[in-house]
Amino acid sequence: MLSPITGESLPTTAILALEDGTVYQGRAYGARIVRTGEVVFNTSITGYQEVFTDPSYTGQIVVLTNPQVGNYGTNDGDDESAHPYIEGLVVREWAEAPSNWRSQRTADQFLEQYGVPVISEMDTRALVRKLRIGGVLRGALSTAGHSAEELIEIARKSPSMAGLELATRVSTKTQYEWNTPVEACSPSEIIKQHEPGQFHVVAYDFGIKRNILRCLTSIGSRVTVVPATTSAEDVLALNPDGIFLSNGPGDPEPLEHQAAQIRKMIGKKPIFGICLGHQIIGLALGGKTFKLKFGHRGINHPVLNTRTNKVEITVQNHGFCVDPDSINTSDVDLSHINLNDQTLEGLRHRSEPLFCVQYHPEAAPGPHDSQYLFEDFAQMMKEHKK
Ligand SMILES: NC(=O)CC[C@H](N)C(=O)O
Repeated sequence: MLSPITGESLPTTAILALEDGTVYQGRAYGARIVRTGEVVFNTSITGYQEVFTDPSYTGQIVVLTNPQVGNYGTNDGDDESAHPYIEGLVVREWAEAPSNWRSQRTADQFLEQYGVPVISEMDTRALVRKLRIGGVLRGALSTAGHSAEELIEIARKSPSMAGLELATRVSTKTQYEWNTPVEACSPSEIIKQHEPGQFHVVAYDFGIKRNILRCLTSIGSRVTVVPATTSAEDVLALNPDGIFLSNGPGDPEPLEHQAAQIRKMIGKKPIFGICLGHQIIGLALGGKTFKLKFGHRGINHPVLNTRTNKVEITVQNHGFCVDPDSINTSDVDLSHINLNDQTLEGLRHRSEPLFCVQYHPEAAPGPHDSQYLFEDFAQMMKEHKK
């Protein structure tokens, strides 16, 4: 990343160049800088601040298909982590004058403050069509006056997402307690208000979203968050009632150490994983992961729960997937299937207290259909405590 340009004569033109040589020109907003990343699209109609601050977007330039972004500003309450993690943002229309009673600063000020460039007035439909047809591509986004030729080169030299380990980069470096009281949380009414602190959950932070911590709190857990490199022995020494594996950025495949730690803990304590956490559990069970053509990112992905035969409308943000053929189904149930492309969305061990989902039951933002999974985790911890 180069230093941002500041001052009065800020460039007004932004360029997005892709590794295949395609170049788009638009209007520059956010920070004046050049950044690279895998160009991915998210189809959510709301929740842009949660997307900006979801650490799972590390290494990615995000295209939002909702035609107007920024219209309700940003506020301190909607952050999913300490700061934005997206490398860059691509929008059709960037609302310069937000209107919302909760807004504390514009989305532009927020991204500018954290060094994130924005390109607006883009034909996002054309770009998304391209990514859907050909698959996601690396890109370079400049709001700092680079030439198209320079940017294509920068995009081509940027790291590929396949094989990239990013979880330990964004993880907390030190263990901490999440003790925001449940009153300050806003989980759905679906999660019952359990007696606070009746469970102790140790949560692996691979890039954890705050709403997961809020949901764990609202099922009555005291949560100890531990770094991504924590050993099984150190986790078990904390004597938790349950172990949680978070979402996070990058390719799951390099996380062999993490998968080995989880393998040692299967059957010892209830385990629940979300997204990257699900992929690590898949690897721990002897499975394999692969990269999807353009991933799943949005808040209306239909998923079949194969145990209840009910369909859930789910929130998703992932580019990799566990290969169902690599899972030994005599031990593990393929509990959830994506109804758009039939990919695997969940696993549940048949005899041990372990389950995980590829999607986001914490739903920040999104529909609350899947929040029952937190309730399931509470029941599992209760039964295992006896
Ligand atoms: N949200 C996540 O945890 C994403 C997991 C992983 N980085 C993927 O893209 O598939």
